[in-house]
Amino acid sequence: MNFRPFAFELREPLATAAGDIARREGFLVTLDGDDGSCGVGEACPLPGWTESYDECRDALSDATPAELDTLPPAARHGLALALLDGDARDDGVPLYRHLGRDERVETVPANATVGDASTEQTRERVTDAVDEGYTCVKLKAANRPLDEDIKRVAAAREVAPDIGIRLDANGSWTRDTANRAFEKLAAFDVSYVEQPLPASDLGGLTALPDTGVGVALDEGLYEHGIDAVLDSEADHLVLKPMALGGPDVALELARLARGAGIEPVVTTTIDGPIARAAAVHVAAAIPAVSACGLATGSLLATGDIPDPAPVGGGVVTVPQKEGNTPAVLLADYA
Ligand SMILES: O=C(O)CCC(=O)c1ccccc1C(=O)O
Ligand SMILES: [Mg+2]
Repeated sequence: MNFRPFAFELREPLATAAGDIARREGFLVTLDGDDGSCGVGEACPLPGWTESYDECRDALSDATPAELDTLPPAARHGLALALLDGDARDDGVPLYRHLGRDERVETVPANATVGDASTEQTRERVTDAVDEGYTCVKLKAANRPLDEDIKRVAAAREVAPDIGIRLDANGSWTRDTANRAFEKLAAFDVSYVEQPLPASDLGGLTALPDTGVGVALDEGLYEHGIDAVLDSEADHLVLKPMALGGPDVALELARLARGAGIEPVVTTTIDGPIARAAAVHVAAAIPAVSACGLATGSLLATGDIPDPAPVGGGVVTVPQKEGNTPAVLLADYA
């Protein structure tokens, strides 16, 4: 196994209630099998969600495939993806077929990642998203006073009467603020709020008013594990393959969630093109998956790297070549 570093700047930092994300750096993991098989993976740690960059590098330094399950999440993602990519190439099928989907899937639906912005900018960004064909947008919330967030949502609904609107509070509302938010958001037909309460406060979800606004869990999964999430009030579960330790882990959790009546939503941690492509394969392996947070490629300044899973008309094109992504990408990776 070999690995080498890469880094991409975000075109514009993604502001969240838990801090800004301005740069993504990680490691490209390559395997060269003795029998000529090969595979490529990406480890893109995001402290707060995964191990640190240094921990990831140290873990990859002495990792072998036999120790896969002892690795921290981003490192495990890198090696697991390289192994899966190699296997799928050996089988001559795209990764999502190798992951078990038994029919061709051309596209998966995506939400536009609108982020946190002023009311005016939110209005413009949501207008653009609708023009680009998105039928679902995700706004970051809880980075401002609730009244401002409500105005932003009202502006989004005004310019986009028919689309799905999701919010992500990244665990930053108190129970009281979340209560008031759920009362007010109902008027704008918000589909769900992602992580309205701190990750630790799973119990608080039962106390939220039933106003028709749904609840998605994201950070809570890492704090409490899948069994507690399956027993919780959540109706959606956000799955980030990088933070969960690999595409295989994310798909397994998606199947468990579906089985328990909780809709899986696959997103990235603003990963590089190879890991984002893998997340698209995970989403494609889930029948009739709902809109996923996979339109994150354009947030990164990736220069001349061709996009392996382009977005258009509100959907992501699923790569159909053998394995995860075409080999041509690798040479370009920073
Ligand atoms: O889901 C999306 O649209 C984009 C992904 C996203 O919001 C995100 C990106 C990096 C780290 C955390 C998160 C999050 O969902 O909280
Ligand atoms: Mg989230």
